[in-house]
Amino acid sequence: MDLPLLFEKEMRVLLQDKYSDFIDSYDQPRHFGLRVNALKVEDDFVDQMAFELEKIPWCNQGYYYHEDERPGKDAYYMAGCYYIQEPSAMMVGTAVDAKPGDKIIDLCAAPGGKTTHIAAMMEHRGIIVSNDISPSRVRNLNKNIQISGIRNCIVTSEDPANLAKAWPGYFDKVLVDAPCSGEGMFRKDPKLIKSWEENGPDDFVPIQRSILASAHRLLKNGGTLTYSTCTFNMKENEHMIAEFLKEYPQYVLVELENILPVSIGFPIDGLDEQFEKTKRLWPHLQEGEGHFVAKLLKKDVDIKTPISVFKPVISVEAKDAFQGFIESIGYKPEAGILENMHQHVEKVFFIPKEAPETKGLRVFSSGWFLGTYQKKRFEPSQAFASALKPDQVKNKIILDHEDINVTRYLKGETLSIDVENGWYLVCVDTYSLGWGKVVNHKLRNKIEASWRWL
Ligand SMILES: C[S@@+](CC[C@H](N)C(=O)[O-])C[C@H]1O[C@@H](n2cnc3c(N)ncnc32)[C@H](O)[C@@H]1O
Repeated sequence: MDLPLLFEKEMRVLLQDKYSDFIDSYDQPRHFGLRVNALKVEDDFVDQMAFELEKIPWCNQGYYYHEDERPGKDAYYMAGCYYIQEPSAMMVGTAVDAKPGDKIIDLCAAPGGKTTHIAAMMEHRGIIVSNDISPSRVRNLNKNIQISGIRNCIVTSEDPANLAKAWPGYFDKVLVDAPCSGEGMFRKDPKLIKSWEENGPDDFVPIQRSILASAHRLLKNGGTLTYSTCTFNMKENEHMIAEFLKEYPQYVLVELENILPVSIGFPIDGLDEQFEKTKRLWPHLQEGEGHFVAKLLKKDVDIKTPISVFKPVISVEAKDAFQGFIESIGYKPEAGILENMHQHVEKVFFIPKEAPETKGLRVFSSGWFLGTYQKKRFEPSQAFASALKPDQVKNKIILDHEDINVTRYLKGETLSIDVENGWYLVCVDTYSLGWGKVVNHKLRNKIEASWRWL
């Protein structure tokens, strides 16, 4: 692989006698990974997969697969049973260590690898805000959140500084998976070499510094801030964290006991022991690309601004129409759903009770998008279907994974089905795929048009 001479020179200085092992790794094949989604599947799901999987050490739900396999072309992928993710990137979600009920913000989230990992640990409880400054990247982020069947996510496209103004001290956990020079991903995506030559580490340092300052404002006292990059140089990693610790002495690095076995960060003068708590993954030492992660605990008492919670409002007509729909399919909503429904123009959502007020912010989606209320009728959304389990619904059509009708459904075709008229949740085995409406034994395909297979 043709690497920039300046990059090679800097890596030689950084790695010294380990440099030749490092550079030889660029002639080795890269590794491929997928992470099973606990919101949709049970632990034994991997036994159902048609190809071999091998555990990734630093992520309980992570598996390597062989590069000849095509898991992205499988119906289980469309059912959100797993997310395809570079193996090293899974270390970050493990570091965040989300718990049900947490309030979490992922500031640089697109296309959603870490958000979907974190949300799976939250089991639909608490709130996760998933933000990315780029509106075009947020579109794909939202799709990945919906496919994964997540109900408790607010998707925004904002400068983190605006979020910090709106929600100071609100979050238990903040993740900054920072935009970076991407040195760790050259083997996975050689196009990044050209971007590195155009925008190197020095271009990213001020952006990272500014996002970290917002992260500090968003985090509550006693909360944790996780910072990660997919680059090797120390400016964007250890030096960035050392500078942050100097600016905000109320933080300490915390040990990441749940991430083993990986490498540790480089020492920093006067802070050596602390930096043993930061973690690195190297392509010549671990089976994955380059990554860095640091987790910091905020110890002091500072901002105490009360944050208003979101107050959902829905018209009686829209709510009645929704209730009529769920009765027709035999779905009994979990506690709290009917009490926290919200209508925005024709769109109907469930908003988790922990959700903060979002007025004045660029919000792409809030909570669980259930469907639309138009012309006195409720029409269910793809996101509603994705976050349901078949055993929660009476009206369902279960197709075997090998049934040709699965492919036909995913292509948007009409199927012949011998059931009564009405709406049905269409499933592959025990995983929901989307909606269909049966009229005279024909299933009108309601899978989201942009998700269809070509
Ligand atoms: C490393 S990628 C994030 C990957 C993502 N966390 C995942 O796991 O799929 C960095 C992201 O930061 C976004 N970004 C760049 N500048 C930003 C800023 N100032 N604030 C927030 N996000 C930013 C980019 O659009 C990009 O999507």
